[in-house]
Amino acid sequence: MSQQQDNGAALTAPHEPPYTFTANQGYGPSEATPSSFANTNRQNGQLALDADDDDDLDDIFADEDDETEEWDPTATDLTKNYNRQRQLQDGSSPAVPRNNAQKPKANTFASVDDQISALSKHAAKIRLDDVKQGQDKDKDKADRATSELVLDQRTRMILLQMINNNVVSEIHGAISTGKEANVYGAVAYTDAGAAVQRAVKIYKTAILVFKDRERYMTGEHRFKSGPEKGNNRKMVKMWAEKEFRNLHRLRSAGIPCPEPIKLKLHVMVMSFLGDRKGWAYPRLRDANIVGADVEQQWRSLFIQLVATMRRIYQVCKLVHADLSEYNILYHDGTLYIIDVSQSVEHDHPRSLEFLRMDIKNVGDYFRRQGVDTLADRTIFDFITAPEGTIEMAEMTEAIEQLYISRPQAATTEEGLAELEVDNEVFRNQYIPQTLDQVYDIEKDVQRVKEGEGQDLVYRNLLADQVVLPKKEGTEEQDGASSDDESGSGAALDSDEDSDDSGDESRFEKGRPRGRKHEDKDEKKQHKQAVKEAKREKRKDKIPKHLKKKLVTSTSRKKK
Ligand SMILES: Nc1ncnc2c1ncn2[C@@H]1O[C@H](COP(=O)(O)OP(=O)(O)OP(=O)(O)O)[C@@H](O)[C@H]1O
Ligand SMILES: [Mg+2]
Repeated sequence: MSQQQDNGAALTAPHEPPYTFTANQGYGPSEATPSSFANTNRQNGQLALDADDDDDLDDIFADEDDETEEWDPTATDLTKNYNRQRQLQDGSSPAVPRNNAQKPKANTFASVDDQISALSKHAAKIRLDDVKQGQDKDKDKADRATSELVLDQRTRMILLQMINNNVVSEIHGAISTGKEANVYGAVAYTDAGAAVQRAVKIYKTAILVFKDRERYMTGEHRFKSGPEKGNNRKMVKMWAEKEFRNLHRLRSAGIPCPEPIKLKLHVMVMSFLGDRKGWAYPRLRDANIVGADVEQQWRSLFIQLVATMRRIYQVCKLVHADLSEYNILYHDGTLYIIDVSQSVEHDHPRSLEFLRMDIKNVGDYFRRQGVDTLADRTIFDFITAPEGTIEMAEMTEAIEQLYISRPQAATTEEGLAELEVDNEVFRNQYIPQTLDQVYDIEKDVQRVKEGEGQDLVYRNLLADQVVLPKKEGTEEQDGASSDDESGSGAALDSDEDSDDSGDESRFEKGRPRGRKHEDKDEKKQHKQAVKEAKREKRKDKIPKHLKKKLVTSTSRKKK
């Protein structure tokens, strides 16, 4: 920070590093400003590369971020952009075309390049080619190609700066390379010289993946302005920010996950989930669970995960939205939640749909491992019930209670079949998220009054928990057997309020399409009534031929 203050002029210079590097002495203030930069407007640049303050990068790219053109991470347009920015700023070329196809021959004005060369002593510390994780060995070559792609100038600069600031000291091989992001292993050396493993996630700005992402962004209040169509870098930055914030929330709620350490544009540094040698914990999918009680271990993991999901929902107010065996790491009986960039808040119009999808993915996976799982609907109710415990140990107990209180265990063929049917019905059910989406409020109120509120898909989502216990032998939704989970909410909290039966704030939405039939009946009745009225009218009607006669006779008389 002091460097920046001491070196006020350099603070705002967009094209020069505020210091120079001297061997064995480290970084000191710049001695001379290259003449080519001398008349540059320094108001907006804020390119100072300060050891303590690295907020500058956002500003370096701020002008570019306002552009709407697509950005190709493989293109070397950065220099071109900077030349253009510079010309625009010093007024030498007010009408520079936006897409100047001509590539500059040398990086004369490229501040990023300058900064990169200023930090070149760190260059050797970025060794992305070391693909060291066994899991990925089979696709070594492709991975390397991808890791090259992801490291454009911009990213390289961010990494160098992070090294300079000792957020990380070295960046090694790819732990994972994917469609949306690459994750690299890194090491940070503490002052005491100890090595701490870190993970660096670099989001890709390639175009294809954005289509997928939009559905997670649109509609959530944190992204009110909506995704920035056509500006990939801005989008990807938002995406990274989202993951960073979501990880914070998870950590604050005590959920095992990486600790977010540093975020810079599309690069996020987090704590490393793995051993000291830099081997990452396996994904749940690859977890090698052994021992005499393997079955029991799998069952406990399932219960642990359901409880974690409830905690994420109730404490973090989030739905993961991409939860599966691929986004959970396993170590020593603990499940670590990762990849929360697409997680949404409750106010996202599709959050419940995402939750239902997560439950399905998790359930499917554990069933494949031979775990006797609970019905999706039971889990959904458990997660969304606002009353009841959010403490892990107590939640475990509550889940055990759900097993006890279910009508039929999914261990027999019959039980499994029933579970499948119920899951199928549940997965196809329409879930209203807000009262606006409730199809027929009057009818719902009526049903709640009749004590059928327990069947509500969304009975846990409204403010008042005033659903009467379901009556014996009530009609089932869509003809399916769905009475099995009527006690699921109660298992969370035995003294569930159910005295305020007349409250209209509870609306049942058990049969969303049911109203159609009722409408038909009403319409039929209405039609019938209209027909009858018309018939009555017709009785007094003068037949056409008589009417004609009358008209002509009267007109004749007038004559
Ligand atoms: N903090 C971490 N510590 C150790 N390994 C990690 C960490 N974060 C991620 N990984 C590894 O990197 C992989 C990919 O991470 P993540 O799921 O966050 O990326 P992603 O968004 O799914 O990327 P893509 O969708 O492009 O594959 C994970 O499966 C895990 O193996
Ligand atoms: Mg993932």
